[in-house]
Formats: sequence, structure tokens, C-alpha cells
Amino acid sequence: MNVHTSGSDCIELRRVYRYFGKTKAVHDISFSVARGHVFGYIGPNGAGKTTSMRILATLDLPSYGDAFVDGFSVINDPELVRRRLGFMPDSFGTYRDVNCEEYLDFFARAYGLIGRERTRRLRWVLEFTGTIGMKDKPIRGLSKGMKQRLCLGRALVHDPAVMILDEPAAGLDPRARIQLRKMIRELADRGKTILISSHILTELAEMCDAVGIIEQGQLLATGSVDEIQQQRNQTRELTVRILDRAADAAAQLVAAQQESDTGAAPSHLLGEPIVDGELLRFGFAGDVRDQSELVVWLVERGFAVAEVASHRKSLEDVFLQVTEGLVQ
Ligand SMILES: Nc1ncnc2c1ncn2[C@@H]1O[C@H](COP(=O)(O)OP(=O)(O)OP(=O)(O)O)[C@@H](O)[C@H]1O
Repeated sequence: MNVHTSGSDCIELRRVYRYFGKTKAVHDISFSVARGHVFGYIGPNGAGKTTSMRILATLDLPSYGDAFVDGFSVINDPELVRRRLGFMPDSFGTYRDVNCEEYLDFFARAYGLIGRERTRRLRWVLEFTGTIGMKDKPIRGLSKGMKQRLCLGRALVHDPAVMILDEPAAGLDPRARIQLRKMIRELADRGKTILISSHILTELAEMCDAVGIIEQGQLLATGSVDEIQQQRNQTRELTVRILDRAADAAAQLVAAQQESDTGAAPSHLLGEPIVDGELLRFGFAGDVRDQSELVVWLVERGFAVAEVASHRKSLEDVFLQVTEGLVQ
């Protein structure tokens, strides 16, 4: 049955469950990714990322629910899904003795590419992934970074609309990560829809249009990084340096926080400040104007405010906060 549920979403999981005996690897997960977007799938080891990606790649079936690639169901139309999808698994496989070009050529043939079209496509993939200089090298002689590029090339060889990349940055050095990030962004700019997983959270923030945080088979939060930060209502952390009486300032802030009307400067503090010598650190839910009012509030009470630093909480912080209580 070829039911094409076309729309702007190119990847969709609809109430997907996958149990292995008593293990709930994936438990009622739903999300969708719009065409040309990059969706970051974030979670610790064993969270269920690979299982859901394997279902999308038609390498496994859901216990319940369904998933769609470019509108086609992984259950009813796996062949059509495979044509539209490039999957980069988290391990490379055992092709040690073939060279890079032979490796890509093998997959191009498997996808039915022939003649000039195959030659053109292979050249493009070798150039795009920066493996052209290595094309005659056997795979066993490649660095981890080069292997990852080749594996990305393999997932690209049939020009799929959708790409599923399972931890592509694992084990790469910082430079190779940056290059990978650039390639992924460029593929999205060319219209490909990309699902990418990682537990190196901060590296996904820059390249993803949206992220989903998964833990113990359940999706705990989805949205843009900003939306998730707002959902948690903890957008920034302030560090204030107060000369001489930092601990006293912290105590007064806590007292004022409990008494103050909503809208007063200390009411924007989230939790109690941590005192570290002259430094006070605390979460702050207000904007920059509230921040400057807080400084005035402190100065009016005789505290010598020497410095104020503000930083957004990283995706890593948000992740730890969102998963609080579930991480074992
Ligand atoms: N074939 C299987 N048989 C039994 N249990 C499995 C199988 N595949 C996965 N699991 C279990 O399902 C859970 C989710 O595993 P999964 O590999 O999807 O997690 P992950 O988020 O990809 O983790 P990692 O980051 O370590 O790759 C784990 O508890 C895992 O042990």
C-alpha cells in the first residue's frame, strides 16, 4: 500500500514503541522534522536513539506505532523509504581491504546507479566529503575522521532526501567535528532533512533547527534550543562579584526574594545564590533591564558591585536539568 502522506514534514515518528522483552527501548515517541531542517536527537547511552533511528531506516520494526520518511510508512512501504533515506550507522562495518572509491561504488551499484550517472555521483560524493585524495587508499589505512567522511559519503551516494546520522561526531577531534558540522549544514541548505544523534550536546546546538531530548526511551522535551531553555524557565546564569560582603548580599537577596512583589529585581532569582569568595552565582529569569535593576538594588544597599557576568545556560546544562531525576 503506497500511501504518501505528503506535507512539509519529511521525518515523522507517530507514537512509536519498541520493547525488547521488559526493556522499553522506545516508549511512545512522537516528533516530526520539517523538510530541510536538522533535528538533534540527544540522550545518554542506552536512551533509545539508535533503536528509533534503526526503525526509521527500516532495519527494525516498531512494537506499536508507525514512522514515516518523506510521507512513506516504514511498515507499509519500506522499499520506498529506503530509496529516500541515507543511514549512517554508529559503527563502520568490516570493509577493511577495499579502497574508498570501490566502497562507494559498491553502494552506488546496490542503489541501482549506472553508467555516467554513477560516475558523476561518485565524483560529487568524493569531492563533497573531501575523500577524493584518498580514493585509492584501503579503508584499513584511514583515520577515524576520514572513515566518518566516507561513511557519510556512503549515506549520500543515492542522493537521498532524508539522512539519519547516528553519532557521526563520536571519536572525532575538534577540527574534524567542525568540518562535519559544516557538511551537515550545507546538506540541509541543499534541502536535505537530517536527524542526527549525539550525547556531545553542545556540538548539536549550533547546527540544529530543533532538538529532542530522549531518556530511558521517552522524549522529555522537543523544540528549538531557545524554546527548551524557555520551557525550563532558566535562561541565564549571572555571576556577580561583590567586594567585602558577598555572603551578606546573598542573604539579603534571599530574604528579599521571599518577600518581594513579583517584578522587583530579586524576584527574578532562581534558587539561592551560590557564594564563592567574592562571587555570587545564580540562575536569573529576568532580561537585561531586570539585570541592571538588580545591580542598582545591590548598590543602594551599600554593596560594592565590581563585576557582573551573564551567560546563557548551555544545551548541556539544559539537558542535565531536563533529565534530572531520571539519570541513574
Ligand atoms: N536488540 C536488542 N535486544 C535487546 N535490547 C536492546 C536491543 N537493542 C537495544 N536494546 C536496549 O534498548 C535500550 C536502548 O538502546 P539504544 O541502542 O537505542 O540506545 P542509544 O540511545 O542509541 O544508546 P548509545 O548512545 O549507547 O548508542 C538499551 O537499554 C539497550 O540495551
